[in-house]
Amino acid sequence: MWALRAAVRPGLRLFRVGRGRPVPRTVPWPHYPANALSATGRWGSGSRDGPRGGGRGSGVGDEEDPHNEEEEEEELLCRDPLLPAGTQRVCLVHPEVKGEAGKQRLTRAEWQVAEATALVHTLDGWSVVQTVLVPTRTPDRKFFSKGSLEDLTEKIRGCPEITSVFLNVERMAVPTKRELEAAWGVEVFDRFTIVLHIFRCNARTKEARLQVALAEIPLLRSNLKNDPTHLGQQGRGSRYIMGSGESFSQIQQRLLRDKEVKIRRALERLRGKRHLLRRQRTKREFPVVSVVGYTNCGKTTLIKALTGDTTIQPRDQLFATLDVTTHAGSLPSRMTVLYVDTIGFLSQLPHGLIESFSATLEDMAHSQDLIMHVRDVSHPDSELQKATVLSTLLGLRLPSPLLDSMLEVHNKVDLVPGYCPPEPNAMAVSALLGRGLEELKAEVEEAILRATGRRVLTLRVMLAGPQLSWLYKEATVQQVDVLPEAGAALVKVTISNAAYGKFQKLFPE
Ligand SMILES: Nc1nc2c(ncn2[C@@H]2O[C@H](COP(=O)(O)OP(=O)(O)OP(=O)(O)O)[C@@H](O)[C@H]2O)c(=O)[nH]1
Ligand SMILES: [Mg+2]
Repeated sequence: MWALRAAVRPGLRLFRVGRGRPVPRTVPWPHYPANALSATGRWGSGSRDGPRGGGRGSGVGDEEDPHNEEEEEEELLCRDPLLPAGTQRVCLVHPEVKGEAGKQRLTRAEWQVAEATALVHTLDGWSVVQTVLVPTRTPDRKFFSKGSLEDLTEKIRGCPEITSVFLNVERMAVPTKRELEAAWGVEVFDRFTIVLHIFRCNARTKEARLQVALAEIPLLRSNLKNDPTHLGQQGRGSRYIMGSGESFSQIQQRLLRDKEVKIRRALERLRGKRHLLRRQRTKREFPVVSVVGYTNCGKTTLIKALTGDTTIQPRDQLFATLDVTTHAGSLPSRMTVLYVDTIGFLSQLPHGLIESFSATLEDMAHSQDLIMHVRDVSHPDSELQKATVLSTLLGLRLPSPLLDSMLEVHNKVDLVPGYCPPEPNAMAVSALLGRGLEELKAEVEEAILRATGRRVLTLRVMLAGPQLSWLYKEATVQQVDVLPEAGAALVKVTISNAAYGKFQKLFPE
């Protein structure tokens, strides 16, 4: 119920302002310093990849040197901050789509405000000191009417406590941002910037960090188009740099392309290593279950409960997990299963961000045997969350048997007394309190057996022969009951159809 807590946080003021004709919205906006490419001093003209692409240049097809690779990856991850450091007291401005307010206890807009508030509180030292809902008809194109803007400006200017504004829209055009910042006298951020910053903070592995860097490229690109510095330079006539035949903007664009190529290449390298691990894993034939769901629904907590892995530390935070990790657990038949913890989904998450992570999701998806969709059923917008997750999964072009066999898990039932899943096949659990886990494990086992063509059999084998050691090697032995007087044993195994066929051929008796 984090969202509700956030929505009714003490000290939070909720306003609705203005009515009238909204102002048109322009092109997408990135919040980057205009000179982001050269400001780092790492890959501007002074770096190995100077304006003419000397040194490794675009680097495609270069011979690989592990030290250079490491160095290059670190360089790619060296960027300017997205948001100001230190404490921020934020005014949250939410354009509220008209007609959405229903008879529910809290409206859709209020839950969206709660989610946005939770995003802000994820940031160290950031708090929401004021919330303003602004009615709008078409949130995708226009934000405010003239009257709303005037009201807002008065409110924000009249509250010196406010140090920045979070406009809860997916993306904001650069000119709009500039206009609003000039009017309000503080920095203005959109959802993309905030989410991207959280991603940056929470990505731990190099792969996840590079994926975030890749997601930032379109922002840098559109920022260049709107960069007054280079427009100004062109205006002053310094169009070409040092007789290179390229304008400042062309050089910046080329450096950006080089950077993108390098990030993609670095990601390919890391993926190559992952594929190798996967092949090793496949050899041992551990079934894989990918655990997916909306952010904060309890994926990590559930995996911890299913595996007993004490190193896992779930956090009450959006996007706590950004790195795909794998954890081994045991099913009722003692079959070992690998649970894959994945990044959570969020509605209105900008496409670039999803795309940069989708390779990992897709990759994991194609190597798995079962998808477990975890839902937070205590969340009032649980249905919208489910729709967001399903539409993202559909976009990943997964094999249809995988989608058809998806297991739906309804989590946090401890927060909904008397909960009974409306979907007949859904499993109700409380990952936190450990409720419903044995039933869930049994269901996972059945689904895995179906999906992987395995079966659980009890075979009678002679102790003197090689059957038992063969079974230990080729199948999962769950239980051995020795029959001393017969010199035999009853062996309960989980075995693939192919292995069972071999067993019958090798030991026809
Ligand atoms: N009451 C209750 N809280 C739960 C339950 N499962 C998880 N939580 C809490 O929900 C919060 C988020 O849990 P996580 O396991 O980190 O959620 P997640 O889906 O992995 O989140 P992201 O990695 O950020 O996408 C934590 O504070 C958990 O303690 C549950 O069954 N009941
Ligand atoms: Mg998690």
